[in-house]
Amino acid sequence: MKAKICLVEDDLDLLEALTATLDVEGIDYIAFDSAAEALTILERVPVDLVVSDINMPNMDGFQFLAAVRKQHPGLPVMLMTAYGQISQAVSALQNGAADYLVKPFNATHFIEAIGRYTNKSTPAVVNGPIAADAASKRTFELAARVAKTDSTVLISGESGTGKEVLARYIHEQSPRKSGPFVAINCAAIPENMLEAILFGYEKGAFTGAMNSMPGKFEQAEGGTLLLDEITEMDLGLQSKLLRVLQEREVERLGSRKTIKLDVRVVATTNRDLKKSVAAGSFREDLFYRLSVFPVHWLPLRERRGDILPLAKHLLGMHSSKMKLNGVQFSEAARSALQAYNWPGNIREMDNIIQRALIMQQNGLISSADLCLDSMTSSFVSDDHTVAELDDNAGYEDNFDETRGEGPDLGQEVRQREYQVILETLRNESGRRNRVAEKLGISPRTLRYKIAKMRESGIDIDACLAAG
Ligand SMILES: Nc1ncnc2c1ncn2[C@@H]1O[C@H](COP(=O)(O)OP(=O)(O)OP(=O)(O)O)[C@@H](O)[C@H]1O
Repeated sequence: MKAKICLVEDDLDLLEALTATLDVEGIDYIAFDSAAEALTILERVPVDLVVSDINMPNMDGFQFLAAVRKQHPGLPVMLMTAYGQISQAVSALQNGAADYLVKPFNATHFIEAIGRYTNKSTPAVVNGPIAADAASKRTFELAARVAKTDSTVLISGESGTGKEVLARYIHEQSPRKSGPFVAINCAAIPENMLEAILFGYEKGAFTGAMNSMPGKFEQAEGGTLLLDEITEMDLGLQSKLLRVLQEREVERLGSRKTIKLDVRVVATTNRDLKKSVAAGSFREDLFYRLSVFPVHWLPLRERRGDILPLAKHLLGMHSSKMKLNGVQFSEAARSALQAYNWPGNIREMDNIIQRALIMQQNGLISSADLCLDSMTSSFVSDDHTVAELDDNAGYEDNFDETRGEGPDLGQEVRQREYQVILETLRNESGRRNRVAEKLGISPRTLRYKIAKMRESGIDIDACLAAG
């Protein structure tokens, strides 16, 4: 199946350049200069990936992202942000974007980024996954061996340990590597849509089915289907899945035609599936069917030899994406990374490093920039509560004091501003009225700025606690 991209960019010159690049590469696409129009067409035209600008009039990239996530759960969205607006990139990921691209980017970079979501043979982690600890090396060796067979694999492990990375690795190492790798996150799709998305449907099969649509099983024909977070599937759908796995054929909703399948299934779970079976929330027969070959990913804290190599890898990846080349960890930052317990595993490390890149000065990430000490919201100032900070909806629309400071501010100025606010908060033990007074701004401006910092991924309470 040919990949189709939905491209949204209001800068017509850039839109033309991007479509020309896609034409040269022979990648199928639909292109729009407005998000609202794209949203309407997406109702009728299935695509594999949405690539959209953020700063657009009327419906901006974030609003578009929210609408796509609601109407097309599971469809990856990549947002394009302008150079100097790194915090937007971080917000994009926090709001559920699959990825981001910092402008300006060249054609190769663009095609590579798209390829991660559409090109069936592109690995998820550039230059291969990191495995420095002996335990991880063993896991990857095991995965490489099982990849050569056609057996179903069940990958278990805490959230963020790299289960999807391992699943892709299995696909890449398998004889199916030139076929598609299709992933579906069962937890991210509303229960009533999961069956249709997995098995496909015919036009009119249910209200809103305006066209026939192949399911994920069909899309993965000849390749690998990753059923991410399999425990989130209800018992009824579990029986249907079991039947598909046993018969190796599928019927679209609203059709009696059976479609033969040649698909290898990899499932992941962050729960103890045996416990789910014992509790009656997971079918025992499906458990045995899936766990023909179980692989368990250790949490990061139990394979500490991976911590620094992963941190270096993620720093390299994000600094080059953010166009902040040459940024390094200080010695103290390295020690802090190594000593930390990583409850959120590699996904947490990924977020922490992106945030540290916003916080760092002069190309050196200090241990304070990592904000590692406390991830709980224990810090509440004496004159304002954390809840009050969250209550910032609408500020942007009716608040003139900061107008014009947002998107055009250079990245360095923004970083410096964040740092000054944090430093003053620390010095004043979080008393926001005093901080506002010291900085010569109104308490309301301070609240707005703090809300912006939180939106861009800075955990203020953790940073202050780490102070
Ligand atoms: N060995 C690795 N090398 C490089 N990057 C990795 C590795 N393992 C994980 N990552 C990165 O860490 C992040 C989390 O990985 P992944 O999505 O595979 O975890 P997961 O266990 O499937 O998470 P969840 O349970 O939350 O879905 C991703 O950004 C991934 O690219």
